[in-house]
Amino acid sequence: MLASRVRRACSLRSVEMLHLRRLSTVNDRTPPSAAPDASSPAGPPPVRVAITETAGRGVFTTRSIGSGELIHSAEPVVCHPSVDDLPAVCYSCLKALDGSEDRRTAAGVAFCGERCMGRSKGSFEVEMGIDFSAYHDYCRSHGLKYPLLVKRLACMVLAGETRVECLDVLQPAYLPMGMIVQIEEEFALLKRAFKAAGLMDERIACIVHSLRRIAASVEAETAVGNAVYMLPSFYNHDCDPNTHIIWLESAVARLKALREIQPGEELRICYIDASLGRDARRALLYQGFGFQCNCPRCLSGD
Ligand SMILES: C[S@@+](CC[C@H](N)C(=O)[O-])C[C@H]1O[C@@H](n2cnc3c(N)ncnc32)[C@H](O)[C@@H]1O
Repeated sequence: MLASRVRRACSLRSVEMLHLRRLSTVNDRTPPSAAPDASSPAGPPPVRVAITETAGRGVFTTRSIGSGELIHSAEPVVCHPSVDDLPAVCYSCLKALDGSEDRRTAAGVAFCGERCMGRSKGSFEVEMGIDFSAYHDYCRSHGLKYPLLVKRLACMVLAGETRVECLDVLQPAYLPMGMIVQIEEEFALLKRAFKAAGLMDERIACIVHSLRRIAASVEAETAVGNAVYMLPSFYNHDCDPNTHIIWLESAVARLKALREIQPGEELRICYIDASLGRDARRALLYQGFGFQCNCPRCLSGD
């Protein structure tokens, strides 16, 4: 019972961790780590993070943006395929593997090519040295995905690919007690897997503790995988958003303008289904994310 409660809460808590859907209408085959594609804006994104009047930090434009414009894209800090999608998805970039690419397989998972295999080599080797089968089973049976991200990030830290503090800036101000209890249960399982591999030391305890912050959110629906991003995590919600976030074939997120946006305007995305009625939207945002939406649409009673 607790698991499902937490899972629901997690599923809507934040955009820090985003659930990646494949958009079948778009066909972008550019690998995420390749040079920017023609549609990627060059240079730094035309945005800044600043304090809003009502919703903590937010993302603001630094220039006018045209309707439909790609504002910026974002590589995930960490991503992981859904357990059920292994090995139909690249283990590194989450690109769906349809057989036409330069696929590489190893230890029951697949990579879309040499490049992806090479860039996750270190963390993959750490991961393959540990038996995570009980952990995967637990995640599968409970429909959980964020623990997989925690596992991946822990392996990246152990491999020296990233630092344990890399997500500190995303620390949520508040985690409900039910969620904390659930997180402890799952982390006990994760710690056991590391311990069985002879890796349970102070460092692992510290990593696992520190990675609680990403347990604050995940969408637990059928998807190719999940990811945590840095800049997109600062986008606030609006029930009538001016920006949306899309994924094409990999874990690279693209933030696009839904209309003309003036310089200095706050960019907001919609965390939920904006077509829902006001009461349903507000209930979802409160139960899932823990905030009372104060966007203009809600305040107008629409
Ligand atoms: C993904 S974070 C966005 C960045 C966040 N404002 C910060 O300072 O880190 C989501 C959190 O921002 C706040 N927030 C976002 N949209 C909001 C809204 N429409 N009304 C009130 N609070 C909002 C809530 O506290 C929510 O949990």
